[in-house]
Amino acid sequence: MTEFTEIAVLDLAPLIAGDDTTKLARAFAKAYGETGFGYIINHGVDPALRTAVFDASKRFHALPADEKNTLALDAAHRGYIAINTSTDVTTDLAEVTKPNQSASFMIMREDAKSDPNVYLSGPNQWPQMDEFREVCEAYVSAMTRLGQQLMNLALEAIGVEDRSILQAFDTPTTWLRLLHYPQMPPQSPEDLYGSAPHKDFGCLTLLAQDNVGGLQVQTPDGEWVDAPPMEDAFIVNVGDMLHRMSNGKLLSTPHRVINTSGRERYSVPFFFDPHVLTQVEPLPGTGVPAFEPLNFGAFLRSELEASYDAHQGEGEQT
Ligand SMILES: O=C(O)CCC(=O)C(=O)O
Ligand SMILES: [Fe+2]
Repeated sequence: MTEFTEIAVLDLAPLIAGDDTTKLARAFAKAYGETGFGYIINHGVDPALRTAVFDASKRFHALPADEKNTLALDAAHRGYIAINTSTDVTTDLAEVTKPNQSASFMIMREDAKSDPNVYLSGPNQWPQMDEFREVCEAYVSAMTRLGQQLMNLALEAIGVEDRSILQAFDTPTTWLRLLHYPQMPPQSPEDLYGSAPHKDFGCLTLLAQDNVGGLQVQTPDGEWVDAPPMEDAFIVNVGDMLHRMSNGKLLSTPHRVINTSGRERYSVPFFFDPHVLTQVEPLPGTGVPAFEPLNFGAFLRSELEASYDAHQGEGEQT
């Protein structure tokens, strides 16, 4: 299998310091125009905060199942997703018949209340655990700031001078997912994935993973390349919405998780997306549009209804 050095490492120091980012933007354009994945270092997020989020995740997943199930995923997509309740049926990348072998706790933007006109708005569900909420909220703020800086860099990378789309990320759609992949039996069937092959559907994914490994990224010729853990780095990938905004210049690349380590695995993806009322379309300056505009909220609704028990049949009511 090809070595991870094929996935670029981007040093964000100039972006975080507010220095000239011309060279960095060029490196970004190359990494995301060729593989759609990269490691970022010197990103400005405190490693202690990241460790605290993993600790919070481990404490949450160690709770009794009954307690976790009282926080089951709600219609606003916040809460606990038990193992065997989500299948990536929308993926056309593999024959996927079995649910992902993972459980997760989903935290989205904290809204004071649900607004019927704003899909997926609402407050989070919080477990009664010391410091859990504080740690997760501090992490979300740090990652939101980083997401905004990376979006600015992405626009520079693809030569978009009009930065007004960044307003769609002032009140972004954010998804902090505390993922737990249980230890898998050694004789597991090949198509029993921790996370089945898929592309991310939003703009940017900023992933922190523990030291177990198991994430793989697909190359254009169909090979699977390991994306192993790198201390303090985040793996950042582009999703389908940024692919569309960039008019195809930035790639949304298939990836999967196979946990054959014989150990349990924890990872924390943070998905950074525009507000649901955003019209997603190729940005001015990216050439003749190769994609139709779409409404991000309507798109999300169709994605979630296809994949999650908690969203089944919602479309019939609204
Ligand atoms: O756990 C990981 O390393 C990746 C998870 C992932 O791809 C996702 O949640 O979209
Ligand atoms: Fe993903």
